[in-house]
Amino acid sequence: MNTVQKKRLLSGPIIRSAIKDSFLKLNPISLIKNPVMFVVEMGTILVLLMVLAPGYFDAEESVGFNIAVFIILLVTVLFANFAEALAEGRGKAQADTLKRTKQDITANKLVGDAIKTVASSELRKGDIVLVAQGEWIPGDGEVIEGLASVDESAITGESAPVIKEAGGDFNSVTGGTRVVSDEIKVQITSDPGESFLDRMISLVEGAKRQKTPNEIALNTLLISLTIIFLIVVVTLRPIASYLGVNLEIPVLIALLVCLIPTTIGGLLSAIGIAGMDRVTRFNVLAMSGKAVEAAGDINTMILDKTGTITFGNRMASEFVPVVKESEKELAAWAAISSLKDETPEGRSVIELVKKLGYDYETGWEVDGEFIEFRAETRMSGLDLKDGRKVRKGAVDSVKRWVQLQGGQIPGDLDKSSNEIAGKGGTPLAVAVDNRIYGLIYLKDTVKPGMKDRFDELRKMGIKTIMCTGDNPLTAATIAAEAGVDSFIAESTPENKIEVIRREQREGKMVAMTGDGTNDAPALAQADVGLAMNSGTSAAKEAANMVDLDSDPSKIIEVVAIGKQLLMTRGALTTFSIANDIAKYFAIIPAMFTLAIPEMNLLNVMGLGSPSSAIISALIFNAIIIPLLIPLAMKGVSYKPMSSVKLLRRNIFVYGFGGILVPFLGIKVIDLIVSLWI
Ligand SMILES: Nc1ncnc2c1ncn2[C@@H]1O[C@H](COP(=O)(O)OP(=O)(O)OP(=O)(O)O)[C@@H](O)[C@H]1O
Ligand SMILES: [K+]
Ligand SMILES: [Mg+2]
Repeated sequence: MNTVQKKRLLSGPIIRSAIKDSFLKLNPISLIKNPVMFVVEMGTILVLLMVLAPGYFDAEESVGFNIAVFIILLVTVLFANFAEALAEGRGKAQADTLKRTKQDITANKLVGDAIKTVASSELRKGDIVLVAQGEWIPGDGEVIEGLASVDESAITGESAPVIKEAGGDFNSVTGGTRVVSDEIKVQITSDPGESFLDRMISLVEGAKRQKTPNEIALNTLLISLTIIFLIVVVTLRPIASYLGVNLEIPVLIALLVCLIPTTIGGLLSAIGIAGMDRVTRFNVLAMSGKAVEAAGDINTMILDKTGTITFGNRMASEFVPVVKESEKELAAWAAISSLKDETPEGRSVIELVKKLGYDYETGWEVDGEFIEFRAETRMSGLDLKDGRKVRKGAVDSVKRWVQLQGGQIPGDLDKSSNEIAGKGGTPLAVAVDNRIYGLIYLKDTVKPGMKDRFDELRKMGIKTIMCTGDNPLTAATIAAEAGVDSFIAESTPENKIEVIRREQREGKMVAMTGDGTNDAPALAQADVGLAMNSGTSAAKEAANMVDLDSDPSKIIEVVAIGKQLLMTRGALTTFSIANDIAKYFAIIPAMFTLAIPEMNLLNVMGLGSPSSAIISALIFNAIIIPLLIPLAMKGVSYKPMSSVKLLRRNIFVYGFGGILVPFLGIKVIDLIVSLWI
């Protein structure tokens, strides 16, 4: 886990800076973003004016009462500000640590054949840099030459170095990480200010935090309630005065503040910020709160196989010749087809040939036009100068290619290929023109713990579909081993998008996890796209979340946090509004008793005096905010259960709790306050 993340939830410095921020946030220009609290602040200022110039307002109420109301109102706003500042605090501390990581690194930029030392901030998209052992990688980029192990702990918190190599899905490197062995040539892919680290900093800082649709809807509700109560309270005075009752302005302001939803108004933004922070603590970077909330509603999850469910370092481990062909010849053609194939698969073929001691320097010139691997053709190879075409690739693709040239399919090819696939391996067929020589056995390993995690997803009601470019048998084996619900084999990038669209048309919310450039369009199409940090930069850019630990099942935590976020808002809104009932019973009788003492009959709560009733209701209204900060930050408890059950439980706890707690709270506060008044 990240050193940053290990930090306790609330450290001394975070609390201290949150207290300071609570006062800075009193600035009305920033507070207007929170209309409920803005109204409270305006009330506070009005009461202050009445304290300072009682004559001007013709105030009858005692100055002591007005001062008390002023202080409690001010504290109410400060409490709300404190909740938000506290929620922001951890992210800010984390951003500071990341900024230190970003200390200006120097880069060895390649200019023609010469190497020029420049500051990393001068690097632009397309520049090429050399990074040697022990040096910091100066910017985000793609390895275009070489292989190195890289320490990414500054970003992922994971101390074990990872291999980065040219070609394939492991070529992306991140600025601010360090090469621990060997040397790589890197092509920079981001301009200054747009790097992964920059995005990460602005993310944890909450600099570009946008309100989610759910938050906006709730905010609209809170504003409407505030306006309604404002109208009620403002019209109350003339009506009362018509009846011969004089209602004092501070009393009306107290009533207003008690009635408007200050509890949820004060905690709303803290809930959202803390939710995002919880996601980050699981080492997942979510680009928007909207994505996290969408995760809470996910029905279907699409997963890429290689590099997502499996580790993805598919290594050639064996050559399996078909009848009549020799292993030696198969190995030679496999090597020739891979001479310029820079993917990890391609390079591992060459390594295996060398390891087995076969010689592929055939005596004649091996050169020609390189046929790069593409997800669409599922083949790679070489068109030799003498006209012969060498290919290796997915068995069905190579078979079709050979048949097109009038070739025969060796009788034992399918049997051997099924054997490899049955073990979860990927068989690649090797052919020259119309003749198939045999198979390469690519081995891959399923990431540990997948089965239990996918079981958990099933319990949450989420269907998992693995989409892979691999053959049906390998897909079936890996699907069974990982425990996904279903799989689609031999799928192209377009197929992956099609599956997502199909589910979306049925009204489902779809998550996609992947690591390759060919997954990027699908990651963008899905409602929630979770890219593996080990993946390509195209994948990471298209996704709206990146898992720094490259664990696809991390979606479980994000789903839980998303659901929790919605539930926490709902629960605290219910609580906040239910609170009003007790406040009616405390304040309304007190208000009228102040004018007509006989009205004390209405004082069913048996509160000490009208003034102490009002003060007590206000104090309760204020302190409930800090008391609920821990719940707002941690979120209400979430256990996988049906949403109907959850709703019923929450209404019971927060609805009835919201009615009862203030009766008790206000009564207790009144007993204490009555000692003074
Ligand atoms: N370098 C290569 N040369 C030839 N064929 C390859 C090479 N790499 C992979 N293949 C073949 O192409 C198929 C598709 O590979 P690709 O990595 O694009 O799959 P994918 O769609 O990303 O799905 P997944 O990542 O789940 O395997 C592989 O299953 C394999 O048969
Ligand atoms: K209130
Ligand atoms: Mg892939």
